[in-house]
Amino acid sequence: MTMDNASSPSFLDNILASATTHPDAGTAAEGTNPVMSIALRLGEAFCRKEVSQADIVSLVQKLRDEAFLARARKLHRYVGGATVDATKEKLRNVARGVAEACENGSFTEYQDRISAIQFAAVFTAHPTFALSNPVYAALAESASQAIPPQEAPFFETHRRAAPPTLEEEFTLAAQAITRARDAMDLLVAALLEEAATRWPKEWTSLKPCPVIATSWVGYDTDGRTDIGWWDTLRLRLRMKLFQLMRLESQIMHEGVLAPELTEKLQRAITCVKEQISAVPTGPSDVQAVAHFAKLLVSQRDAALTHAAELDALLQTAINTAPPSARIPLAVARAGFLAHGLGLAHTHVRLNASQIHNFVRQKLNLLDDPNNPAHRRALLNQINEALEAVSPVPVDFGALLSDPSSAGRLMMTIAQMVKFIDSDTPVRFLIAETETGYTLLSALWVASCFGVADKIEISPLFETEDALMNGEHIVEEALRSPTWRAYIRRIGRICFQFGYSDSGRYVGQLAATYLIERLRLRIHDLLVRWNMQDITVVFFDTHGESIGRGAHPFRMADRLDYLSPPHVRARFKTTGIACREETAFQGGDGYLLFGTPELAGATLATIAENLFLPLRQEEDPIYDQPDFSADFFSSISEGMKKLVEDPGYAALLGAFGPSLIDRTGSRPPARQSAESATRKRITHPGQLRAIPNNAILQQLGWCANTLQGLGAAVRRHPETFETFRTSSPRFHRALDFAQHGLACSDDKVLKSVVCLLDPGFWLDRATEEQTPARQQAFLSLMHDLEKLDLSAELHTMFRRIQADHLALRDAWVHAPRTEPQIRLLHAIRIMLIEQIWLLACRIPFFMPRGGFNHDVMMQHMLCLDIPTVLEELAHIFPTTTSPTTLDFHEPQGPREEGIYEREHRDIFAPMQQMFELIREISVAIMHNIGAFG
Ligand SMILES: C=C(OP(=O)(O)O)C(=O)O
Repeated sequence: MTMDNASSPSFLDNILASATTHPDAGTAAEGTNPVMSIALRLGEAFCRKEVSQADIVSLVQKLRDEAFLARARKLHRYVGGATVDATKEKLRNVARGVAEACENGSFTEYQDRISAIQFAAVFTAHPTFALSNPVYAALAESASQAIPPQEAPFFETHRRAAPPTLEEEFTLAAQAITRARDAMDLLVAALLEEAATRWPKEWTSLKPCPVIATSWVGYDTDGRTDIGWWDTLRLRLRMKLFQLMRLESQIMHEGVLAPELTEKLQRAITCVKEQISAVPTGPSDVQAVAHFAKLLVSQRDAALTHAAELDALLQTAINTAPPSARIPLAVARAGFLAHGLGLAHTHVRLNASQIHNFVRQKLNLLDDPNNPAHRRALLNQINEALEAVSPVPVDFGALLSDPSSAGRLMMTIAQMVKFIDSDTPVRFLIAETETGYTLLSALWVASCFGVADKIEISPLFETEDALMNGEHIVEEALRSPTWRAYIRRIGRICFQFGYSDSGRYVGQLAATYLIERLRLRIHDLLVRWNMQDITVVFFDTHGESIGRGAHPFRMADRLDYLSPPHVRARFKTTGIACREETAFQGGDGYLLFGTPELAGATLATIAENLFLPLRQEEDPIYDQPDFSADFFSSISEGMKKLVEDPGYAALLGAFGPSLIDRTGSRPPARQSAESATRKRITHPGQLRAIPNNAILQQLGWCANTLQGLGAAVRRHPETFETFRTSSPRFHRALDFAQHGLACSDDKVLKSVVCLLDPGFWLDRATEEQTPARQQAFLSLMHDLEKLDLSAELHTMFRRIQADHLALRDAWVHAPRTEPQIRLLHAIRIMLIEQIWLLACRIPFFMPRGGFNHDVMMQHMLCLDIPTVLEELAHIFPTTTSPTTLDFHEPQGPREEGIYEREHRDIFAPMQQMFELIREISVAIMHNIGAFG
């Protein structure tokens, strides 16, 4: 770490030096935890006024800006450098490679190779919008330079002023998707240019679409109730508008005269704009809904519902265009047809339980699908229902009257298909799928509303049960002739894997193994059912624990991690076509498309992965399946035990949630009646994965990447070492642990556990000479006794520490925490201490509502400072402005700002320290490279 402390007081210099030069000095057992020791020394200096709050602020900003620069450099390297020329060169190589691989220069073979969708970049609005938009932009700009800058642009804060709304998320997603589409156009242009030189007569018929963009922003309703059908339709219409306008501007840009085409396009654009402005703002204004319906119905043809309607006109435009405009026009057509009437394809999502509720109510199937004893009977019943189902008409009246989420979502899709885009299939993702019954039920609901052949029903395998038994779930569905007929009709079978939940319950490394195993089992199942002619779609949402974009070091490794060469080779051998999809989640994920340069570099890496010959990776790990099974199940056992450990929930639920800002419009917990009334977390399942992971990162321990690894390594120390160096697949998985270790520090975690331990404060009281401070320490001890987390936290910590010890024993050169991360944690621990000490200075007050001293201290200990300060502002007001009215008596004294001292000396510094605590969180995020 380079740290110029010229402007800092010398005391600070010493402390910083101790953090950076002796990162591992002292051991927790000796009672000299170096993190706590830095925090305490800083705290003492602060109390003696040797270090001011302003010093701490500038130190944090400095560490934050250094982390920002390091993150920019990392992003730059992640995509393999980011210059437009290099990207174009890579794409030209890819196109040449594809052409050269065609036997006897066959045009048909070239056409076949580039005309199927092989990859989708899925843009989701997962709440990882941790930075303010200008900071994200600056980060992307810095990473896009040929040589990333040495100096960070200055921002007072890197935090957002407020969490983004769905609307803002949509705007950010649309911008990222537009850059992604531009990059896809570069790939298509390279493919067409190559074809034009080799097949000058035939090339104009080509419509390459190897890579597409997909979005679920505004359509993902799993565990959230705040997105109404009107929002979904409004945003879907806007995606249509962007797509039409994109084509229009591409045609205009070439200056081509195609009056019929442009007239059709402009008419459609006018209609869609009118439709967007008529979208109701909710269900209550029925007149507005009826008016919207009228526009959709009456403008159906003029607004276009089939992208292919423009194909012939586009072909004429290409044929008659001047030579320089032909390739750009052909590129525009390819992008337009590949995406249909939307800037991106559409993924909707809801939860399995929502489908079950709908079917239970409509078909009177009362048994619990999660109970295996009822499964067979339910499967028989749903199969019978599938044979008998006939579609009912859907109108907005039906949509208005349906109380169920599944019914409303399926009807919303029916309206999209009728009035927005009739051809592009909509992916229907079902979270927490654990039985084939869920898939058959979804098919029944879709058939009921007449959209079965327009949607691609996809289970999301994310629970432990689903990861272990996924193939049984698939087979339960495949046994149904109706399901098989449906799959054959649409020609695809789709699966989603969600690391988000799988990783945090079974451990990230175990999840990657289970997911790969499931991919292979699905392959075998399709062969067994003689379905080799069906395309398999594998979509990974990628909510890994240290960033939500799979591999932490390189985009190229991310793609191999997503789809291991071994699995690809197996599919290739049997000739089963496979489409990969990968998510770019929210703010952090969009960074890979943050500038044209980054988008181009990202896409070039994807193109190379798709088209360059599959490397025949010799990977010994596959020769020892028993090792893998045992190794990864040890990890999973370790992680499962931790998840059930009450100390783990205590850790996640103490002050962790207060360390992070809300980073998206999606609520931090799945919405349900129970979650609305719950106070503190009693099980990790009560949080969603992103805040769960973000809290762990901020507490200095990436538990769901690391837990259980020690036990697994201890069982196989030699094999571990052999595969670590000889197996590319194993190495790629261990890269996660490598990164997790570089961002985790048992001493930081131990310090957190100490802070919440009454004994720690008692010890300090015992050593303290100043009566006031001694009193404060004692009262913190009493308040922490009431919080009652300490015993469980210590037990949990021992579990983590023991596993970690085993890991260090066997993996001698395992990375250690970066000193700057440790320093940031230490500063934050010191700030927490200062806030708590300030809390002890708050004068006695009469309870207000349910808010009394005890309640205040419980909030303080959980660092819920905004709530406390809001209450205190009422209890200790400063704003009583003296009145000048005449009260018809001699004037008495007017009290002005009686609580000014409390505000100046306690509340204001407390507020500033709290803001600083969250700024430190951003600095830690920059070091990790991600939120959650
Ligand atoms: C499925 C995922 O996310 P979530 O369920 O949190 O939306 C994931 O990120 O893999």
